[in-house]
Amino acid sequence: MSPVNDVAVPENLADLVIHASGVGVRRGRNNLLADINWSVELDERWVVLGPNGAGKTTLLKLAAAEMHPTTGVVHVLGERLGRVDVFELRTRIGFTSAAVNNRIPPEEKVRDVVISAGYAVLGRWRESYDELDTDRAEELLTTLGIAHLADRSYGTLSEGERKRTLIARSLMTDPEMLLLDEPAAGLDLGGREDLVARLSELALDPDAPAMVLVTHHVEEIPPGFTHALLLSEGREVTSGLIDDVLTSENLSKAFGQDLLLQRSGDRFFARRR
Ligand SMILES: Nc1ncnc2c1ncn2[C@@H]1O[C@H](COP(=O)(O)OP(=O)(O)OP(=O)(O)O)[C@@H](O)[C@H]1O
Repeated sequence: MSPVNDVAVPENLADLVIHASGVGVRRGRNNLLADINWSVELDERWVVLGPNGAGKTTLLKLAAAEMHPTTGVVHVLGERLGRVDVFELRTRIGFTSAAVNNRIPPEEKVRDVVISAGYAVLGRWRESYDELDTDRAEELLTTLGIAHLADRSYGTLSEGERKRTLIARSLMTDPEMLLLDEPAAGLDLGGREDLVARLSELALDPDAPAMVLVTHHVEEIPPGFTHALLLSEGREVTSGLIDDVLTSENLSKAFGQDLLLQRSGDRFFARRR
């Protein structure tokens, strides 16, 4: 580490997609996050896990350059938040969340939901797109298993189909980092399993961008994810390699209950003891 303007900046900053040092977010009297030190490297796939209100979405908003820390320093894709044009930075980040879902016009065609990401708009605004863009959108729709829905309007899709459309959209710009906020929320068992399988394929693809996935449920962790950060009440419980972090003891600490974590193959399951 070398200090720059009293801030410790790691020497390998160029290899880090996220670097948070001493980060806190405060709203009124509430500490949404406190003392967060966290780094994500280019080839890592992180799951951020914790109970309701732990600060997961707040952390993801920092990573998405949609919020600034109150204290500490956040670097995203090598740029320091507060000293960078966030609109430009956001074009390098794929981000899916319930908020993005709510902004999509229901009459929008699925193909256009995906393709319009390249133009940073919601709602198709051009009569024609480049052939390259059209091809890329078709490829992503196929990867996510929704090519047959390309001409359907977004409002007619099931929850699972919408989630997959949003992931395809967030990959359209070939982002350097993919942020997924509770992608499996609201899905039935089949929908969840299908999404977990698609995300696992992405996670195992060496050409895919760095990924950070927020969830409450260990069952939703796709095989291929490499690291985990456990949060509770705005603070880190523990973080590191997924096999070291995901233990009954750590999970019990994060969720404030006596939990038993079990593995079956490359999946995780948890229940109260
Ligand atoms: N603008 C705000 N003012 C005050 N408190 C806030 C504000 N935004 C969020 N909070 C609180 O901060 C805490 C962390 O919120 P956050 O959405 O990051 O948690 P989370 O871990 O994503 O929760 P969930 O799993 O329920 O989605 C919550 O207690 C929330 O009520």
